[in-house]
Amino acid sequence: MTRKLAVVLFNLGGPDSAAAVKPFLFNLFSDPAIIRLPQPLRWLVAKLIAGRRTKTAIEIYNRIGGRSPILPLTQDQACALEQAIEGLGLGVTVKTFIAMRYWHPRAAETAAAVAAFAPDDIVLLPLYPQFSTTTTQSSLQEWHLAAAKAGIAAPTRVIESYPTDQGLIQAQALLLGKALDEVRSPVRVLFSAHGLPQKVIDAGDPYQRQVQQTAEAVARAVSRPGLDWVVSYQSRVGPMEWIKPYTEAEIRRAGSEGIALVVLPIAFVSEHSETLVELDIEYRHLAETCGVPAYIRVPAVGTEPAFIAGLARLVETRLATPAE
Ligand SMILES: C=CC1=C(C)c2cc3[nH]c(cc4nc(cc5[nH]c(cc1n2)c(C)c5CCC(=O)O)C(CCC(=O)O)=C4C)c(C)c3C=C
Ligand SMILES: [Fe+2]
Ligand SMILES: [Fe+2]
Repeated sequence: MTRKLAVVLFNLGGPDSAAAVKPFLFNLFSDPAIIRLPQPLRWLVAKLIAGRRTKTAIEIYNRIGGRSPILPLTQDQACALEQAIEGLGLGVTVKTFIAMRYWHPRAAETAAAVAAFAPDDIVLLPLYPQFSTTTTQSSLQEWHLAAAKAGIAAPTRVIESYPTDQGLIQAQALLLGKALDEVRSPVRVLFSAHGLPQKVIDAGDPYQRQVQQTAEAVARAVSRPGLDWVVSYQSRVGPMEWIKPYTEAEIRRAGSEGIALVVLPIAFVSEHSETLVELDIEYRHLAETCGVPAYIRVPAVGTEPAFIAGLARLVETRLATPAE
């Protein structure tokens, strides 16, 4: 009998209806990795912030058909990865699974499905190339609890981060190159990543450093001498100070300098509200109003063959090393 391999992909998840927005937000803001307060204070604060944010968030999702596309797009990635791993001829039966952190399928549902598959080996693969305590660590912690509850005892290997993975970099550089070919005027590349509160970075989170590493690798791989590029941070929520520069500020700066922008989502591997609404509608509108001569958005890597092949190689390499 061939060995059975389960590869579990992790992402944030997103609401699949208007009714799902509030509970999705509640799940997000009651995560101790996001709101670092003891219970029952965290529960109370989560109720309050989720309640306040629901109207805005419903409006955001209404602009893209009332729901997040993150699950169907992650399912496409899971299918493509399964085929890519099969193509490596590892002599295993592979099945990919998805566990979302804040909306379905949640870790508990996925752990039950993985237990039913009865794998001999498990590889955990967060769809966050850059490690953050707020994303990767939060998802992995939830998984380990859910897996224990589901009675999963198979050897489990974790791919914690892959900010300079060759496949990721190749895919992002390919898409960036295509976008750069479309612009004539002086241009700057904005590598836009989801932001984090500054205090999360000050507490030692490696996310910002790893985002910088990805940006440097893509800028090198696209091989345009003298390329003007900068990393900026989007999606700030709440009144706290977040890591800078903010993407809005960089758009205003480009407007005042008369420089076109090519915007590449450097920390998202699929499309969702942060790319389709924030980058494509809100920031595009800002760019138009502040005189940016051209605004081109590079798609997220999605199922780009180089990206998926890179993920398959990461799984293969990790399988060849001992489980924790
Ligand atoms: C690199 C990825 C992400 C990090 C880091 C991250 C941190 C983070 N996010 C919030 C609050 C919200 N995020 C929301 C949506 C959202 N966030 C990410 C990724 C990261 N978040 C994704 C992929 C999405 C999109 C979900 C989808 O549409 O499918 C939202 C909801 C939308 C909105 O109301 O704007 C909130 C809220 C915090 C507070 C945080 C770090 C502390
Ligand atoms: Fe977020
Ligand atoms: Fe946002």
